Amino acid sequence: MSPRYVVLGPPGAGKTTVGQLLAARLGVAFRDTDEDVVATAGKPISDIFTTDGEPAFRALEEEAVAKGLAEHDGVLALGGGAVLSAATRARLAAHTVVFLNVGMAEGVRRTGLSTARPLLAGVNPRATFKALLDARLPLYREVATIEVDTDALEPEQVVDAVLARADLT
Ligand SMILES: Nc1ncnc2c1ncn2[C@@H]1O[C@H](COP(=O)(O)OP(=O)(O)O)[C@@H](O)[C@H]1O
Ligand SMILES: O=C(O)C1=C[C@@H](OP(=O)(O)O)[C@@H](O)[C@H](O)C1
Ligand SMILES: [Mg+2]
Repeated sequence: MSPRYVVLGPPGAGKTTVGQLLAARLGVAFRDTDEDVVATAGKPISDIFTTDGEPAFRALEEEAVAKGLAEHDGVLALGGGAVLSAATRARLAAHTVVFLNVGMAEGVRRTGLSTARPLLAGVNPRATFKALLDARLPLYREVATIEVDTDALEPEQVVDAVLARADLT
C-alpha cells in the first residue's frame, strides 16, 4: 500500500487545502501528518513546540510520516518541515511526491492570520519565511516528482495542474 500522492512544500503552499481537494477529485481518502501528530501528542502543534520543543515535534512527525507512507493509499499531506529529516527524505524516494511551491510574499500572506504555526509566530515573519525557503527549497526538490508553483493559482487550479503534470509522468 502506498499513497497515490504525497504532498509537501512550505507553510501556506496549500498542502492541506489542495490535498483535500485532490483526494475528493480522485475519490480517495485524505490524511495529514500534522493531524496525526496532534492526535498522538494529545495537544496542538503550538503546545508541542512550547512544552516539548521542536526536536520532540520533529520526532513525532518523522514517525507520523513513516506510518502514513506505510498505511495510507490516498493523498497524504506532510507538514512543511517534514523534509528536514534525512530518514523521511529517504523514505519518500519510491513515492509520487508533489511539491507545492509558494513565494515569500504570498506564503506570508496566506499564513499571516494564523497563530497555529509556531515557527512563523516571531517578530519578522517575512525574514523567517525567507530563511525557511532558502534552507528547504533544495530538500523539497530533492524528493519531488511533480512541482507546481501555486502563487497565482486558486486551489482548484492547483489540483488541475497537479493532475495535468501527473499525466505526463
Ligand atoms: N492556491 C491558493 N490560493 C489562495 N489561498 C490559498 C491557496 N492554497 C491555500 N490557501 C489558503 O492559505 C492558507 C494556508 O493553506 P494550507 O492548506 O493550510 O497550507 P499548508 O498546509 O501548506 O500550510 C489557508 O487559509 C488556505 O485557504
Ligand atoms: O514548516 C514547518 O516547520 C511547520 C509547518 C506546519 O505545517 P504546514 O506546513 O501544514 O503549515 C507544522 O507542521 C508545524 O507548524 C511546523
Ligand atoms: Mg497543512
